[in-house]
Amino acid sequence: MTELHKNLIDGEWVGSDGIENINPSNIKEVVGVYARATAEETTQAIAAAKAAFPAWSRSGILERHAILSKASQEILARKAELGELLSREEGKTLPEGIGEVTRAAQIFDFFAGETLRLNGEILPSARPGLTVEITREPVGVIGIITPWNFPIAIPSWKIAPALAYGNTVVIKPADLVPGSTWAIVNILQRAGLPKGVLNLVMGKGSVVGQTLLDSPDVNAVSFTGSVGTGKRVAEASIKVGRKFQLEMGGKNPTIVLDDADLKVAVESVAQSAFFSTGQRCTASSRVIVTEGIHDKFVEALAARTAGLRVGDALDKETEIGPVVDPNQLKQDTDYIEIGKSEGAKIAAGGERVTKGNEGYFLQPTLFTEATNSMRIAREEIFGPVAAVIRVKDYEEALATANDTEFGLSAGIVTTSLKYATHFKRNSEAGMVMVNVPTAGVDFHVPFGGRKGSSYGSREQGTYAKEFFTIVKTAYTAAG
Ligand SMILES: NC(=O)C1=CN([C@@H]2O[C@H](COP(=O)(O)OP(=O)(O)OC[C@H]3O[C@@H](n4cnc5c(N)ncnc54)[C@H](OP(=O)(O)O)[C@@H]3O)[C@@H](O)[C@H]2O)C=CC1
Ligand SMILES: O=C(O)CCC(=O)C(=O)O
Repeated sequence: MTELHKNLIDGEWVGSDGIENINPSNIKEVVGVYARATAEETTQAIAAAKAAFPAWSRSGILERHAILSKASQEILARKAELGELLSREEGKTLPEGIGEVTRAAQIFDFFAGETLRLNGEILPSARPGLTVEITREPVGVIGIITPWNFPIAIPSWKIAPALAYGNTVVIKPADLVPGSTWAIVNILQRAGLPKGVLNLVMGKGSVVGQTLLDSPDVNAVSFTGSVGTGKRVAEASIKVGRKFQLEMGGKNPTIVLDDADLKVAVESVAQSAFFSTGQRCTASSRVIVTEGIHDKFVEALAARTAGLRVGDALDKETEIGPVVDPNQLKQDTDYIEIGKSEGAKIAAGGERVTKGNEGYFLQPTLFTEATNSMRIAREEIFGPVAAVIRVKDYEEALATANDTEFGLSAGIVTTSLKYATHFKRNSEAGMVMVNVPTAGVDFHVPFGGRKGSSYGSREQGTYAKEFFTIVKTAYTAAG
C-alpha cells in the first residue's frame, strides 16, 4: 500500500484517504498518494493560522532567518531527488526539474536574508516638533493558491516572503501536482516552524480554494493560475475587503527583426515557445517577424522545432517532456485544429506522439502565415504551440506585439541598439527581454505583468514586501 501524504493543519499531519498523483510521462505510474482536504479541514487550517499569527508576527528575525536558511539548505542538498519528483509529477525534463528546485532553494535563501534587511524610514513632519516613522507590519493570514506548471518555484516564491515578513500561511497547491509542495512544507516544518504558522491543504479548487476565498479570516490571497479563477479570487476578495495579488495568463510576443543574429533568434524562440512543453505563463506563442528575415528564419526554426526530442521527462535524451494531463492535451490539440481552420499553415509538428500510449506527448508545433487576429494568436494555449506572424517593419512589429489583452513578458531579437532601446520603453509588458528568451526569469528581481496578465504589486525580490506587509505611519510629538 502506497504511503498517504497528509495535510498539515496546526502542526499535525492529518487525512485518511487521498488521490493518486499520476506521472504524465507514464500514466501507469503512481507518483504518490496525497490527501484531499475537506472544507471543514480548510476552515481548521485557517483558524490555526489565525491563532499562530500574533506570536509569529512578533517572532525574532533570527528565528525566521534560521528556519528559512535551514529549509534552503535542505532543498539544495536534495535537489536531485526533489527535481526527479517534480519531473515525475509535472513532466518537465529532469534538468528543468532540478533547475526549478535549485531556484526554490535560492528563493528561501534570499528571503532568509530579507528578514535581516526589512527597514523603515523616519521623515520630518510638516509640523515642527513631530517625527514621522514609517514601518512595515505583516498582513496576517495569507491564503496561497498555486498552479500546476511550476510546482515548487511558485509555492516557494509566495511562502518564503509571507513567512519572512511575519505572516502565517494556508497553502493550497494545484490538485494535479501536490507532491513538490508537500515536500517543501515538510522541510519547513522540520526546520522548526511553530505549529499553525504554515498549513497545507491539498485538494480541489472548488472545495479547498473556494473555502479559502470565502473566509473573512484570510487577510490576503496570492494567486497564480488562469484568468477565470483569477477573476473569482478578485470578486471574493473585494467582497470581504482583503488584499489580493493575481498572476494569470500571457500571450507573449517575440519580435525578430531583419538585423537579428539568426542563431540567437532561432534558439531564443525555440526555448521560449517549446521548452517546459510551452507550459509557462512567460512562454512566447506569437513570433512576429519582419519580411527581410522571415523566410530564412522560418526555415531554420521549423528545422529546429522538428528536431526537438519529445519523450519521458526522466530520459536524458528528452528536450520536451509530456503535456501535464489529458485536459491540457485536449486544449492544445483543439487549438492546433483551430489554427488550421483559421488558415495558418503548419511548418512543423501538429501531431500527438504515441509512445506505446503511455504518456501525454505532443509534437512541438509551429504555425506560419498566422495573423494577429486569429484565435491562436489571441488566446493562451499553454502548450508547445507557436505562430509566426509576418510584418513589414519594426513599427508594425511593435504595434502587433502590443495588440493583446495580456502584458506579461515580451522579447525582441535585434542587433540594433536603437530598436532594442525603443522596444524596452514602448513594450506594454511587465518584463522585456532583448536577445534572450521571454521565459526563464531570475529569482531575486521583480516578476509580473500588465494589462490582463497581472493585478496587484510585483512578486519576488525585495518588491515582494509590497504585498506581504502593510505600511504604518506613526507620528510622535517630543514629550
Ligand atoms: N499563468 C500561469 O502561470 C498559469 C496559467 N494557467 C492557465 O490556466 C489554464 C487552466 O489551468 P488550471 O490549472 O485549470 O488553472 P486554474 O486557474 O483552474 O488553477 C489554478 C489554481 O486555482 C485553483 N482553483 C480552481 N478553482 C478554484 C476556485 N473556485 N477557488 C479557488 N481556487 C481555485 C486550482 O485548483 P485545482 O488544481 O484543484 O483546480 C489551482 O490550485 C491553463 O491552460 C493555462 O491557460 C494555468 C496554470 C498556470
Ligand atoms: O519563466 C519563468 O521562469 C517563470 C514562469 C512562470 O512563473 C509561470 O509560467 O507561471
